[in-house]
Parts: sequence; structure tokens; C-alpha cells
Amino acid sequence: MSRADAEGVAPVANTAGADPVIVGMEVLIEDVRFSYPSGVEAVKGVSLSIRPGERVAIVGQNGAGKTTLVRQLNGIFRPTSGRVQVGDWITSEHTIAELATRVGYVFQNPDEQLFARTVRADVEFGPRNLGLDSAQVARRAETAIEAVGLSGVADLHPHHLSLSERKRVALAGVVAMGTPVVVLDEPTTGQDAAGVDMIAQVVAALTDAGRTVIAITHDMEFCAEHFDRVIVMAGGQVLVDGHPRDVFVRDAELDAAAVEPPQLTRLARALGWDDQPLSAEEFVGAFARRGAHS
Ligand SMILES: Nc1ncnc2c1ncn2[C@@H]1O[C@H](COP(=O)(O)OP(=O)(O)OP(=O)(O)O)[C@@H](O)[C@H]1O
Repeated sequence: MSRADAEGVAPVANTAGADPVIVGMEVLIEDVRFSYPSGVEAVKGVSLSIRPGERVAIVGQNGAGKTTLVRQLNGIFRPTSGRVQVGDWITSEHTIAELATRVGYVFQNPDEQLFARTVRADVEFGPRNLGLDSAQVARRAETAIEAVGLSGVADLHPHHLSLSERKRVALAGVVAMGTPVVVLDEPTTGQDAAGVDMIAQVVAALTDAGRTVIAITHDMEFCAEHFDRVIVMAGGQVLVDGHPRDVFVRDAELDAAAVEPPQLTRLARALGWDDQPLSAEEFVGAFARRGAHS
């Protein structure tokens, strides 16, 4: 087994034909602080441990420090103090190119990420750069493009697609890289219900395969329904961290972070229910149980 195999990184120059196994990796953030050159301290002593296969949503109002924090993971930013570790790598000891084999990052704005002449070429770029053979590259791209519902437009120029489709092309490109950790910045912005559904399915497939998904989102419904851990940030710090069911009852911290629980959770509370439904399905279930008892 190669070193890359053992560490869960997609091996380079693989000629065997079979896709390399992607292994999950722990992310450790230890007392990280980060200041911009302007002097603004955007992250103020954050410590987190994220297990392989976790689905983590980071929420908080604009300026809370979410983006600055996740950009420490792929080396775009280096902590001013503290340390970040992905698997056995301390990020400050690795280049952005090396970290890109472990942490895939889907930007909020896909136009910062897409550059090839077709959707397929764009999605193939990452796996090809890892040194996979052409059959593996084609297979990975095909699977990723299908997962985001874009098989029908794979040979079009990304500029001919809508913003929501371009966002899904960027997602497919990162999925195809096979990184153990995937960071999504506002993945559901601009998506209709079908697009949100597709993204939720991709998130589930990634974490079922042992990969870690960390999403920054303002979409509380998406976060409550599809994530098993919610981290609430404000002023560069973590205020609450836990399962959505435990987090969305922490009124004081949510108020401080200007975060509102999902609508159905709020409705259930307004109705005086003890249940805390996190999805329409759970709401209907709770409603039906009440009907059965009345
Ligand atoms: N390039 C920069 N230079 C100086 N300060 C910055 C820069 N980028 C962000 N900041 C500041 O750092 C703080 C955290 O910003 P950040 O973008 O990380 O927050 P966020 O929670 O991701 O917000 P949003 O939801 O708007 O993306 C804010 O005070 C912001 O103004």
C-alpha cells in the first residue's frame, strides 16, 4: 500500500484502473485565532474536533467569522495562532496544492471556480490533476455530474448554465476530487426545491462514504433536516455546538448570534408542542400523533 493510500489521499499516478479508496479524516482546530492584515480579528480562539463522516453546518450572521474559519482548513489562510490539523497533516506545514488533495472547497460564487470550456472538462480537471488514469477520471466525472443532475448539459459551456446549475458544476468538481473533507459555502443559495434535494443527496452520499462535509449556511431548514451537528458562531467565536435538536432550543445563544430556528420548529413551539420537528416529515408525524390522541 502506498503512503497516499494509507493516509486516505487519492494516490497519484495510479495505473491500476480501480478507483482509489477514499478514507475519512479527522479535522482538529485548536484554539485558532486569525487576524486580517487590516487588524480585524475574525476568529477568536476556536477549538473543534470533527470526526470523519460528520455532517457539520456552521451558522451565524454575516461577519460572524464562518468563512474565515473554514478557509483555515485548505490553507487559503494560516492561523495567526493555534493550529489546524487534517488527518495527520498540520495545515501550516503544507502547501495549498497539497491541502487540496484532502480538503475540497466549493465557493459560494461558482464563477470563482469554473474555468473550463465544458461542464465535463471542468469536473475532470481535479481528478486528472491528481494523476488518476483517464478511465478513472471519466468515471469520477460522470458519477459526480449525474449526482448533481447535470448529465444532460455535460458538454455545454458552464456560462450557458444558470447560477444554480453552475453552483452544482462546482460541487461536482469537488465531489470528483475524492477529498476526505468537503467544505461547502452556502450550497443552497439560488437553488430551487429540486436543487436543494439534489445537494442534500450528495451530502448524504459523501458522508455515508466516510467523507466529512462542513457547510456554511444561512438556510436553517437545510441545516436542521440534513446535518447532524450545528455550530453557531458570532463575533469570531463558537457559541453553541451540537445536534440541531439541542442547538435550536438554546434561545439565548441563538439571539446573541441573530439566528432563528427553522420555521417548523418555531411553529411547533408556538403551538405549545413538546416535540421539536426538524423537517416537514417530522412535523407531519408529530401532528398525526396529536390527531391520534385527540
Ligand atoms: N479580506 C478581509 N479583510 C479584512 N477584514 C475582513 C476580510 N474578510 C472578512 N473580514 C472581516 O472579518 C470578519 C469575519 O468575516 P467572515 O467573512 O469570515 O464572516 P462570515 O460569517 O463568513 O460572513 P458571511 O456570512 O457574510 O460570509 C468580519 O468582521 C469581516 O468584515
